[in-house]
Amino acid sequence: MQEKQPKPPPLLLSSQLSLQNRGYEVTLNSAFLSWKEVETRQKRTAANIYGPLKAAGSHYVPVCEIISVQETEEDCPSTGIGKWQKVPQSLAESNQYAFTVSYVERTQKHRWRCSEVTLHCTDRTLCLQWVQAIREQLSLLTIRPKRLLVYINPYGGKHHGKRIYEQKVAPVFSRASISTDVIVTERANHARDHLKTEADLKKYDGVVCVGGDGMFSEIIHGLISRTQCDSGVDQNRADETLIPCSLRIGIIPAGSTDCICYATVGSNDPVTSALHIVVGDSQPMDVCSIHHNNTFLRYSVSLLGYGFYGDVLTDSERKRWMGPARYDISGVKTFLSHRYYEGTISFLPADENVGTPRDKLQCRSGCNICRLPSAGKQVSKDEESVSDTEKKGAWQVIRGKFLAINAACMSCACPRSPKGLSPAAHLADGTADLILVRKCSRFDFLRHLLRHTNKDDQFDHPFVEVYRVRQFRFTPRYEETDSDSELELREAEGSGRKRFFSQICREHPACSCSLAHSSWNCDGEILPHAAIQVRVHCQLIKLFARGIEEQSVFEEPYTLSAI
Ligand SMILES: Nc1ncnc2c1ncn2[C@@H]1O[C@H](COP(=O)(O)OP(=O)(O)OP(=O)(O)O)[C@@H](O)[C@H]1O
Ligand SMILES: CCCCCCCCCCCCC/C=C/[C@@H](O)[C@H](CO)NC(=O)CCCCC
Ligand SMILES: [Ca+2]
Repeated sequence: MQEKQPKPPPLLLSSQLSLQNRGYEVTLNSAFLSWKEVETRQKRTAANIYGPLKAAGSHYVPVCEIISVQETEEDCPSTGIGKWQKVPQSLAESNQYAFTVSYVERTQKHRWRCSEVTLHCTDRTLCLQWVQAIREQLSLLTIRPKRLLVYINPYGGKHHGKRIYEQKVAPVFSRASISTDVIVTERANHARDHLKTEADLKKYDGVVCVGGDGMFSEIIHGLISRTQCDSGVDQNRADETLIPCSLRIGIIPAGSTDCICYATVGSNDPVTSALHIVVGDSQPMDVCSIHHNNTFLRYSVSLLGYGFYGDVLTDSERKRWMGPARYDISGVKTFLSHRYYEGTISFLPADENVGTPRDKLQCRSGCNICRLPSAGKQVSKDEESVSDTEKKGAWQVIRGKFLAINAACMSCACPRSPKGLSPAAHLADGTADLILVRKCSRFDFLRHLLRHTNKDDQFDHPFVEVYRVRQFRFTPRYEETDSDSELELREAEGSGRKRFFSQICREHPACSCSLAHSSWNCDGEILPHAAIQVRVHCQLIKLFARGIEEQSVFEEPYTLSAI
């Protein structure tokens, strides 16, 4: 049986215009602007659904990916002097009126570029009619931001933040008629404090952060705290349901790792990020809250790492002057020191309907797992949508000696590790992946680390365990009291896991390593306490992003009859 094709939206405008002295049939409907060569009426065969679809002389640009349209002043070279000057009215020939449409074009490696097409008309009325019709369609896209508050960290990454913004981003915003208030930060936490107490947030449709993961962390701390404060929610209470932030956040990558940008867009390219802001993309994101004894410490969206990543960060902070290279030097140094730490992790596993960290399917644009009712409620779903099994509080307890304890709320993909710390973690499912790397030989640990940089499975080692969790607690051995151990033993007995627990104890008797101290690396900041409670808050914030697009959006042919 033949599949019924969806009816195309009604035509709004259609004319014969010219492009580079060739005749084109140009049409506009509420979904697409298209131009097709008149002379060669080739068969519509194949093209991409997004970007200018090119099917034998045909180009299709989704209206939602048009950046702007303007009337073009036609110039031509004057004879002899090699300069360009405006065409005088008297020399006007046909097709002297033109308008230029700027639109998103996809290039390599998930990058977007701003492309242009200039279409020529025989009379000015027609030209203005086209400009007006396209502008009308753009004005219906109410998800697009009009006014943004921009914070620039001039000292992030290689200290290029200001230049990146001025040269690559500001021109894109101005072309899209977005107005901005720009603040170049003067100290650490300037942006956080301004957002928390001073900024008049009602004036803006979003906040933009120019910098790295640390700068992004400042922005979310400012916004989340402000939102809770305005709603009378006490962040110090670990069991509070937090209120989601309404303003979207855009990240212009200008840091050392840029993991949050890379994992939500697929590249760390400033122009791509600026274009995702312009088209008004929206990507919800989970946030972990971290408490110590009912005192709020910090929020985390990427990596929470104790042991290896905590030690890398502690060492690298002393080498900030080196820029991004500090992580490589400290990484090698920390690897060679091969320290391990003893402690107890207890966690509340997530239901299996949200998948597992060993899934082969990754979180991509429009991800089904993040849209599941049990995984993606817009409001904090902590109470309402957690399943009965989870509610029964089936906490699990693991004690041991670890080289690294990592929690990843999302994949943490970055240029250093293109698939990330936990390749199957989801951006907005209300869970984090907890990765336990037990004490092993240097050689084995190196094999595990190197697998972060290639296609091999970094969890496929007997000394690595990975769990998808909603909450977890960690207590280092040196802070454990006898009553902690007894309580955990009783919890484990209660859930019928006595044998498993005592087996761990026999295999890992107390030894000198129990006194070793590490710190938590929380999105690139050191936490002041090692004993922490962590809880994932589903979709607490929103970014101007859409998740990583499937490669097929860039490459695979698409039948135009479906448009
Ligand atoms: N004007 C400023 N002077 C000094 N520090 C600042 C200033 N503005 C912001 N910061 C701080 O600089 C720290 C690092 O910034 P950022 O995250 O932009 O770059 P990075 O550390 O190089 O990159 P990444 O976090 O991706 O590794 C942040 O923790 C932020 O609080
Ligand atoms: C000896 C060989 C070592 C090879 C190791 C390769 C593994 C790379 C995995 C990278 C995971 C990055 C997770 C993101 C963390 C960010 O929140 C944080 C702030 O920007 N960056 C770091 O802590 C910087 C962390 C940098 C670690 C090297
Ligand atoms: Ca998640």
